[in-house]
Amino acid sequence: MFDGINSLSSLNESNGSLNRSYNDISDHENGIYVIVRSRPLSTKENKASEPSIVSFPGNGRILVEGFQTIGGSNGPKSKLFSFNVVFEPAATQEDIFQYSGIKKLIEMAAEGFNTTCFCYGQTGSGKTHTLTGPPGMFFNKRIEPFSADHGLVFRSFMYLFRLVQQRQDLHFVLKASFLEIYNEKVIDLLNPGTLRKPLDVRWSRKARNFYVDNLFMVDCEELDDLQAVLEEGMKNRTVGSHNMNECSSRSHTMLTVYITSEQQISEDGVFITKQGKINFVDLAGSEMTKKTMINFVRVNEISYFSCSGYCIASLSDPKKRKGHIPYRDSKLTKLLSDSLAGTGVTLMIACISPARSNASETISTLRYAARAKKIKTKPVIVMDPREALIVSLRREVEALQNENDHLRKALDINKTSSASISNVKMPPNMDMDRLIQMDPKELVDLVKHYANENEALRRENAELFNSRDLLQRDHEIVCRENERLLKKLEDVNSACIRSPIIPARGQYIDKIETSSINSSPNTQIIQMENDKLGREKRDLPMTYQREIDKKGIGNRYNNFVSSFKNRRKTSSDSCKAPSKTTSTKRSPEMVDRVQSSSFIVDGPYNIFNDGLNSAASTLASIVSRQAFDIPRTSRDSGGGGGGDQIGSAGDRRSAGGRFSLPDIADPVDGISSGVRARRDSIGSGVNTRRDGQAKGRDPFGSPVTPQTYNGFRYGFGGNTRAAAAATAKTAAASG
Ligand SMILES: Nc1ncnc2c1ncn2[C@@H]1O[C@H](COP(=O)(O)OP(=O)(O)OP(=O)(O)O)[C@@H](O)[C@H]1O
Repeated sequence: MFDGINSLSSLNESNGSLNRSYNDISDHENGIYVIVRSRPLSTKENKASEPSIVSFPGNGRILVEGFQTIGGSNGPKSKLFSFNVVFEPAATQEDIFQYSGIKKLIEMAAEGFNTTCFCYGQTGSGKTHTLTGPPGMFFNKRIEPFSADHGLVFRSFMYLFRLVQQRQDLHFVLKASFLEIYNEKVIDLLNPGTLRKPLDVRWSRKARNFYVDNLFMVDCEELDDLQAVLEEGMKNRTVGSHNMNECSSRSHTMLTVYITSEQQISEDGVFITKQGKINFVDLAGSEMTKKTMINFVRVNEISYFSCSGYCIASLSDPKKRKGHIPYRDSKLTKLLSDSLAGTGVTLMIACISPARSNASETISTLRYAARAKKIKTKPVIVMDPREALIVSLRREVEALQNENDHLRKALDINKTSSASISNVKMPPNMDMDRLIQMDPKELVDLVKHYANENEALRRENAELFNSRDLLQRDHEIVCRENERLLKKLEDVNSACIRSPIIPARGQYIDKIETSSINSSPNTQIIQMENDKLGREKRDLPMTYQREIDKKGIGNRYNNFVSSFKNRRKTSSDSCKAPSKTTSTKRSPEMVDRVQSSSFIVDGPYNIFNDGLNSAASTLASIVSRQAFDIPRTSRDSGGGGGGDQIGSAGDRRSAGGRFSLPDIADPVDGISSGVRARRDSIGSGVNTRRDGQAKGRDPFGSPVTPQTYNGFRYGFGGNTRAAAAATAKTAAASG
């Protein structure tokens, strides 16, 4: 029995070299994440004593050895490929689930990303085996719930449900659909009807995406709903038989789980809804026609797939990428367009056969996979545009409030420093007669003393003027920003009032209405900001002015100040604060700052791209921080995104020869640390779920009661709503 943790540590020791090219699947800018799985030699190939031509040097590399053909002519030359992870023939289904990156993909789907896992490879290379399990699994009357044969799809369902359960702060709604594309016709596998009437693929202007019209979607409140969808679809899909695969899928199939999560972001009833999904795509074989002796119709099927191949070729070539990408040439590529080049996250599993007779197909699959690895995507969280706007405005308001806080604190500090003026020793009132009588040396000392005092006061006064001007200017910028944001919030609020979905935020409207009765726009905004912060209203410049007037500094040292100001204007140092008279107007520099800040803030609204929004608000806060000299905080560290369980350090090679991971860290997280327990429990098997009498352990190693698993119902092929609905629909269609 495989122990995940121990095996991984032995993997680490068994190969000393490192491959730094390994990237986390969540590392967005790295595009498609490509792994390779080699199946073992089949019984037929073993009987024919076919040699294996693939070897696994480790570090995520795979070598296809060159050979001479039987006639003595040169066959393909040796080729070395490198991928994110390579799974060797001995890798189990659980290994694929644990180390392929699929777990991260599911987590991202739950966060609101469009994600896709697709299997590519020649016929009989193990695509269906990897995704759903060995052939016939779903035709059996009894399916072992914890069978070691279960493929990625079922294991992902379990993981997803566990995830959904853990996130108590979010409300999840899950739906699923299952379709196949056969001869360029889209068939609903949950509602195929007797005539298998094809459905249309249309463009949604709102979602800016392709979708299948009238596709049957099943609400999946429980795990067995998803299981029923899988079973139903697998039973209805088109299969054929040829000399390379007894049970060959003749179509592309696409099982999609739509994950809608709703989160309350404020106490005044504002909810944010994110819509993620995960597509499991089992592509039809990429085999050569002569080899499989398939008939003319099947040649057509292949030409359709080559369309998506052409798409991948175009996308992976930076020059071609700028031009037209032929998504529209194929229904499959239309439906996968967001995953291949848009806003989604994609995991590609390239399946290969190690047999010599399949060498050229294996090389072509690996070449294709290597090209796919070059495709870059920019995933974004899918959100309602209005909600995205609210979130970004809230972020900005928060940032401005922080800045206001900072400025107020800065003002307090300056107030203290202005208070220190009163401590300055003023020269005593001198008696002129005494001055005449004074010793010249004494007089020199006295003049020196006065000169020093004057110098100190001049410096202090200049500093005071300087900070007052700076604060006035900063305050004005913040007020204007607040004004602009409040206006936007007001717009959003009025949009929300009209929306039947989002409740309007009455508080803001009330505040705006009451304060607008008796105040000018500027003081109204300052008042609102102060109210929000629970602080008293203050006229900052006046405080300083009064302080200065009280001390009479302005009068006594006017000359010094003006000469200081003149020097300041001409000097090239950083003291660029506008003079008192210009501070009510915007200096060119200030206009620049405000304009650049509003450009950054305004930009992303049209895109409603959360990633860009956060980048924009980070930039905006950096711009204003530069203006205000606000210290950098952890909010700005940006990027991040939790690491994949696969991790990023150290090279690992399977001691048992099951897989090689280029640069893999310890996958020991809360979930994967249960690998052994899970493996044992999967292997140990549970009698049956159907009769509700079974006892056993769940795939995470915990004991389960017959009808519950981690709180949700867990049955197989039972009388679920999904199956019932699908069956009813099918009956209706055929009836
Ligand atoms: N990793 C594996 N371990 C054991 N058997 C495997 C493995 N991969 C594939 N097989 C077996 O090889 C046969 C062909 O696999 P599968 O049907 O998954 O191929 P496929 O790529 O989906 O083919 P097609 O494109 O024709 O549908 C099946 O009997 C399957 O059980």
